[in-house]
Order: sequence, then structure tokens, then C-alpha cells
Amino acid sequence: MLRLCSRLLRGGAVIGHLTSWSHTGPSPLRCFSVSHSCHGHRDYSLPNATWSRHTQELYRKYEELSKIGAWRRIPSYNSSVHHMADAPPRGSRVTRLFTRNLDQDGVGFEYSMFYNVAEKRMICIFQPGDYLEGPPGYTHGGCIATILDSTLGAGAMYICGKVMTANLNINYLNPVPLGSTVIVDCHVEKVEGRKVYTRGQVRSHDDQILHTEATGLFIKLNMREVDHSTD
Ligand SMILES: CCCCCCCCCCCCCCCC(=O)SCCNC(=O)CCNC(=O)[C@H](O)C(C)(C)COP(=O)(O)OP(=O)(O)OC[C@H]1O[C@@H](n2cnc3c(N)ncnc32)[C@H](O)[C@@H]1OP(=O)(O)O
Repeated sequence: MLRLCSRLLRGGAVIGHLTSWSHTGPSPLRCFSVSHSCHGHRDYSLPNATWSRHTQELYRKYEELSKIGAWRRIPSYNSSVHHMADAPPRGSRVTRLFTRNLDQDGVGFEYSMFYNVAEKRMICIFQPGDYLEGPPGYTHGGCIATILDSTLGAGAMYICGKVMTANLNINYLNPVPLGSTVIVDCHVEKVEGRKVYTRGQVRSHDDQILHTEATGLFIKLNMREVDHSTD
């Protein structure tokens, strides 16, 4: 998965598509905002029956904000290659994004991301399912790290194109109950050369509890790098 991700990122297939959205206006949104699928693949960022009332309410809030132009929903497929407009056949090898690797709704990572260009901000409405348990009844810290890394990284990608995580620092302040709804609120703080500094929080759906704080350093991949890895 890592090699695939790295190759995709270095190859520009995924991020070229993403950056073209951020720099050239709405055209790629034809692909990103289709109601339920892109290239025939399911868009997991759309609500399903396992979403709680709080998760649905937050989703609707950002969906409404999207209608007036400030935010855009980020489609989510269960394989990296499905994010590509002209994905080449991948042969018989089946890969899955770590956050979309379960076949049952509601038990793993349920989430939907929205991006605000002007604020360089990516938010993720996240509902951790029962298979993400760490301490009894609470979400595993590694899962919280994963959703933070994904949200911070997605925000960095929209600003800077191809990036990989170099450093992730997390302070776990309050445990996240399984089945609860939290908002992962991330932004790009500054860009220095190839280094993209990001910061984020995980808060309860009503903003009353600060669960987690994080910073992430992402490195823009060197365009001259050639990945000689093979499958
Ligand atoms: C958008 C919607 C979604 C759709 C999307 C579709 C799906 C698409 C998959 C996405 C899924 C998400 C996934 C999450 C993100 C991962 O999980 S990424 C996976 C985890 N990360 C890794 O495996 C990275 C492993 N590390 C590396 O490959 C290399 O170390 C790096 C990060 C590419 C950097 O290597 P490099 O290009 O050789 O850069 P290098 O010259 O060493 O350093 C450049 C600069 O950064 C600094 N630096 C490098 N590392 C560090 C560090 N750890 N600490 C501090 N400074 C550092 C250097 O000091 C240097 O600074 P300057 O000298 O320029 O001031």
C-alpha cells in the first residue's frame, strides 16, 4: 500500500487531479462531486444508514456551506487508484485504502471530508465504529492518528500537491468514545520550501470537548525522483 501510495503520489496521478481542482476551478469537481459514484465506484464520503444523528447533522451543515461556495466535499473511494480520472488497469492485485478496508458499513472509519480553499482548512466528520476499539468503549489511539494524518495530509495535498508525512505529533487529551461524532479540524500553517507545516484538532461534534491536538510535517515530493519499485 505504501509503495502504491508513494508511486501514485510521485507519479502525480492522484495529486495532479487534486491540485487541478484547487488551482483551476470547478472542472474536476465533475468527478469529485457526483452523487454516488465516480467511474462507477462507490463514494464513501456520502451518508449511509449507520451514520448517527450527530454525524448526519454535521454533514448537512457542511453540505449547506458547500452550496454557497466556501466548502467542497472530498469524495472518498476505497482504493487510491479510484481517485484517478483515468486509472490504468491494476491487474489482479487488489489494494484498499487503510481507512476504507472493511466491507461492512459503520464498524470502522466512517468519515467525510470538506475543504475550504480560502482558509486552507480541511475538516473531517468522523464516526469511529466498534472495530476501532482501543481502551474498552473508546477509540484506539492509532485510529485517531490515522484520521488525523489523513485529514492533515489531504489539506497539505490540496495546497501543495504531492506530499508524504514526515512527522506527526499528537497529544491525546480526552478519549474518543466509539460511535461518537467528532470533527477533525486541520489547516496548513505555513509552507517553507518543500516543508508543509500543518496543525489540527479533534473535537466533539458540539465543540465542547477537545479530544486531541496534533501537528504534522509533510514534505513535497521531489518531482525528479523516480520510483523504481515493482509490484
Ligand atoms: C485529498 C483527498 C484524499 C484523496 C487521496 C487519495 C488517496 C491517496 C492516498 C492518501 C493516503 C493518505 C496517507 C496519509 C499519509 C501517509 O501515510 S504517507 C506514509 C507515511 N510517510 C512515509 O512513509 C514517508 C517516509 N519518508 C520518506 O519517504 C522521506 O523521508 C520523505 C518524507 C519523502 C522526505 O525525503 P526527501 O524527499 O529525501 O526529503 P529530505 O531531503 O530528506 O528532506 C526535505 C526537507 O524536509 C526536512 N525533513 C524531512 N523529514 C523530516 C522530519 N521527519 N522531521 C523534520 N524535518 C524533516 C529535511 O530536513 C529537509 O529540510 P530542508 O533541508 O529543506 O530545510
